[in-house]
Formats: sequence, structure tokens, C-alpha cells
Amino acid sequence: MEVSKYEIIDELYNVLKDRRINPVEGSYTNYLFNKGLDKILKKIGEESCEVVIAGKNNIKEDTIAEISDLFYHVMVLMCSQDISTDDILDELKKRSTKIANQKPDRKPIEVV
Ligand SMILES: N=c1c2ncn([C@@H]3O[C@H](COP(=O)(O)OP(=O)(O)OP(=O)(O)O)[C@@H](O)[C@H]3O)c2ncn1[C@@H]1O[C@H](COP(=O)(O)O)[C@@H](O)[C@H]1O
Repeated sequence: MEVSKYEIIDELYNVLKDRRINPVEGSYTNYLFNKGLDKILKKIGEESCEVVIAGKNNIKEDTIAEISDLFYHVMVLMCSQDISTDDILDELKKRSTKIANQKPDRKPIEVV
């Protein structure tokens, strides 16, 4: 069954988790897991730089591609450290009450 684009992040995370348990020959994810944390972090550093360069060049499709690469590598890190997509969504949800530059748990200033 085809997953919708709204489910793709969870789907990708599940594929990465599955690669950890059931390695697949030729899998790039398994290559990263086998190389270990330093390699995963190095890739995140590289991909981050590529996002910066693409953003600076201001070519939307290149920036989308580089952000997607970064997303994937960050998810490999999350998976390797048992950080779930829910952990991130919960954190973002907590921050959604943030207004301007206030701390999230601070009561918003009443606008009169
Ligand atoms: N989303 C991605 C994804 N994004 C980027 N990449 C890989 O990330 C690598 C980045 O390219 P680089 O040129 O920077 O790196 P490289 O030269 O290939 O390798 P190194 O620098 O790491 O030695 C490429 O090999 C891409 O194929 C990805 N590989 C896998 N996925 C997803 O992960 C799933 C499982 O993939 P496998 O683990 O390969 O089966 C796939 O179905 C996809 O959904």
C-alpha cells in the first residue's frame, strides 16, 4: 500500500529501524550504521554545509534536495540513538506555545 506524503517520515523511520534489525546488503543506511556515530555525524556536517551552499545559491530545487539529504542523515542519527519522531514532534509541540522570543513556558503578554 502506498503511503501518503504525510506518513513518509514515520515510514522512513520504520525502514531505518528495520535496517538496524535486519541488515540489507548494499543498504546505505547499514553502511552508515556499520561505520558508526562519527561517520553519521560527519555526514550531517557535510549535508548541513550543502544546505547552506544551496540556500545561498537560491535554487529552490537544489535546496529541497539538500534539505532532504540532511533530513535523512538526521533520521539515521535519531534511529541510532533511539530518538523517535514522536520525541521530536512532542518537543516542537511544546514550542508551539512560544510567542516572539519568550520562553515557551512563559505566560504570553496580554495585548490590549
Ligand atoms: N532518503 C534516503 C537517502 N537520502 C540520501 N541517501 C544517500 O545518501 C548518500 C549521500 O550521498 P553522498 O554523495 O554525500 O555520499 P556517498 O559518497 O554516497 O557516501 P559517503 O560520503 O557516505 O562515503 C547517497 O548514497 C544517497 O543515496 C539516502 N539513502 C536512503 N534513503 C532512504 O532510506 C531508505 C533505505 O535505503 P537503504 O538503506 O539504502 O536501503 C530508502 O528507501 C530511502 O527511503
